[in-house]
Amino acid sequence: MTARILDGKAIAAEIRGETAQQTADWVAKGGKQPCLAAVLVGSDPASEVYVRNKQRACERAGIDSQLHRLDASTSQAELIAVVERLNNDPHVDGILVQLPLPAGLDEREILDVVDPMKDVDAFSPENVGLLVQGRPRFLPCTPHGVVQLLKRCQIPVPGKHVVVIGRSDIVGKPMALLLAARDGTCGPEAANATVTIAHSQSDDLEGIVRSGDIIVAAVGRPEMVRGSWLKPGAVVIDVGINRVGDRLVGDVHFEEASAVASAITPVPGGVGPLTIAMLLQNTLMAAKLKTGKA
Ligand SMILES: Nc1nc(=O)c2c([nH]1)NC[C@@H]1CN(c3ccc(C(=O)N[C@@H](CCC(=O)O)C(=O)O)cc3)C=[N+]21
Repeated sequence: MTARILDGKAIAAEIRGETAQQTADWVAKGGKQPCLAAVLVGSDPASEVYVRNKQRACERAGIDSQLHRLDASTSQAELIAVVERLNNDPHVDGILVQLPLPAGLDEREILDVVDPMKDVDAFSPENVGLLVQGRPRFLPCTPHGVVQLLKRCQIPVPGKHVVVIGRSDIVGKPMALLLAARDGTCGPEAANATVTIAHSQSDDLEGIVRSGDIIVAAVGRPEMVRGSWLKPGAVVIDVGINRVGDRLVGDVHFEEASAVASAITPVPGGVGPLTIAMLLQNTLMAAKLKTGKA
């Protein structure tokens, strides 16, 4: 078998097109042009790439974007002051503090300062709480991108066993919630999956992965999931982006996995572009929420 490649890049372009249309409609009706403010502290090369991609995607969708670059030596208090200024700026609808922050800065404390109504990453305690309760304000970008990918590729999810590998606040935890949700949590359709959260401390990780109909790998270890770990015909969603030398690889060994799986996302060109597409959706939503017209 050779797996079908799930073209995240093409689906992201389709979603960005929809967002561009919705933004144009909103502005035509007298709505405020949405604006995303990104804060980049220091100059991590990967972060530079992602932030640049986000700015370009905003531009193309008719969303205004700002980049606030701060020196790597910025203090906690200075960074908090920048976020507070953006919280209070009526032109700014969405705020994104690019992670990871340089060593010495307390990420949690910074994210806690972001106004929950502008928190387009959905990292604030209020937005995480609303998601857990099944009444989300903003859906977290990467997990929502994965749900959209499965939906638009017509991969059946209800009743399936999904193994999420990784338990991060950004991907693993919210991914599991969205996939297990009944109707309403991420649109009218229920995901209704049976979800296992596996991680580095799981006994028999390989055996657990082999029991999955759908695998979502989000561990951050290059090519950790081998082809031999997969149930034949499994669907593989690779959230990992790892730089190995000058190559970009996922958390899944692509060559091996594509010989066993029925469908697989590539890296690059898989989940990454979807993360950005969903960020633009959230930014438009933030602009609408402000006027109570979402
Ligand atoms: N506050 C915050 N929110 C985030 O959503 C966030 C973050 N911080 N920090 C880093 C991670 C990572 N992330 C990606 C975004 C786009 C691609 C992307 O566009 N990837 C392309 C190109 C990758 C490349 O060429 O390097 C692809 O996979 O095809 C990847 C990864 C967002 N993140």
